Amino acid sequence: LVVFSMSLAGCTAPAQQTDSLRDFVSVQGTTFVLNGEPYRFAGANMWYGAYLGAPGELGDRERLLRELDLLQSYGINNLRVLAASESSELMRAVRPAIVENAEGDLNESLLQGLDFLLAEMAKRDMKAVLYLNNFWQWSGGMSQYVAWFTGEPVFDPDVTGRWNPFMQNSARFYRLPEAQALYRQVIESVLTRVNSVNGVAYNRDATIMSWQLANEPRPGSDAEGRPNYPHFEAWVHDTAGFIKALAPHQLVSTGNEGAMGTLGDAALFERSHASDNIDYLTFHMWIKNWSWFDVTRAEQTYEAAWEKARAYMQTHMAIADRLNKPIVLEEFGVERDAGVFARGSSTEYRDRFYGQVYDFIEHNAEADGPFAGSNFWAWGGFGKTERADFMWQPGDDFFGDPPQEPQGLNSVFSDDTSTLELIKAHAQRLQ
Ligand SMILES: O=C1NC[C@H](CO)[C@@H](O)[C@@H]1O
Repeated sequence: LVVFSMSLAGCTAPAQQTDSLRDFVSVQGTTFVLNGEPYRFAGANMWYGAYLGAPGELGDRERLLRELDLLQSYGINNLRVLAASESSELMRAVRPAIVENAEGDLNESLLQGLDFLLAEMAKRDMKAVLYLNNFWQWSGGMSQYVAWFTGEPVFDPDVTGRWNPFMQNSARFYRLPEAQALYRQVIESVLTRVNSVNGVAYNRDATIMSWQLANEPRPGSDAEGRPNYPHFEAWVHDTAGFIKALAPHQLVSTGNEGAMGTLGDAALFERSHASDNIDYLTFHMWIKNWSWFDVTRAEQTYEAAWEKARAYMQTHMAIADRLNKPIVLEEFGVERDAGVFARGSSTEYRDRFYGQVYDFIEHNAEADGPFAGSNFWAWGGFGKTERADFMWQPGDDFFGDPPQEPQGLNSVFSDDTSTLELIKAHAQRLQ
């Protein structure tokens, strides 16, 4: 298939793309297919990939190239990356942002960063999962859209400490027509962008496996979110349909956490992911965030935490089988021992957890189950900080931990060899 599409920017050289359709990841029942073969992957989260790829002072292309080579050497060949952030007064939102204002002006440097990242991933036969919004505050996200189109000040959970009202406020996004119009404008701009490095149109680039509606979109807070659910379900179906029309060769997923991301109700997760516009299921698993595991009481809490994790994975395997769709655990992680952030500190419980998750995935794969891959949260590579509070400030290195969390909380660094060897062995067994 030779696909040509003229660039809309004044008919410059046509965006050329010679990928055959086989180069795109597709879905057959509960299996991903790539180049005619089943595709299962050991991946990573690298939210900051476009930021690192940006030209000039903002990015660090030398670091990015070293990190992509290191990831490839460990068999990590699928990266989940932030593809839209919004300029915001939110205290812990990353700066600068891709969407600069309510008019939808886009930061060309950051988009050139995404261009560079995708072009370099293509050279390494890596696949990208790109999310186009965020339910949380660390990239502006849905709550910034709400502020833009209600005229209300941002509702900042890092100032108020009140998460339920923040989640309910973010969920207003689904029902604000002007917010949805800008969101779709951004989606169309990104999906039809022609990569400034290799001339490939994003929606014809086989490097991009999947477009994701958002990072961890939820209907609202567990306590008060149920009335929002119908709007959430309609938003999933309609937005995914909009994306599929723009990118018929690529997959669409939600970025949802699973039952814990649908008010704790697995039936709502199943219903909202039954849409034909959703090609595969995603789920996330946070044994610390969900208070299953306490790193300061690791020995006392780990076994029970693992049992809950195993049950959570089994629940979602059953849903994937019923919906006949592949499923990816696209976020899981745990802190370093004793909750220490510093590079070089021990990761005994992290390695134990990763090893047990990978073992579960491999057993499911051996039984031809729907568990098609995973992305650990998160790759921190060569990131370093001197900050006493470990909190990110503009101009600092990027870590796998976004700006709202201590830099080092969940990051797997370039010298976390025990963890990286675990991932490499898993990747090899998957192949
Ligand atoms: O998407 C996410 N899920 C959990 C991460 C770690 O707490 C968090 O940093 C991110 O917002």
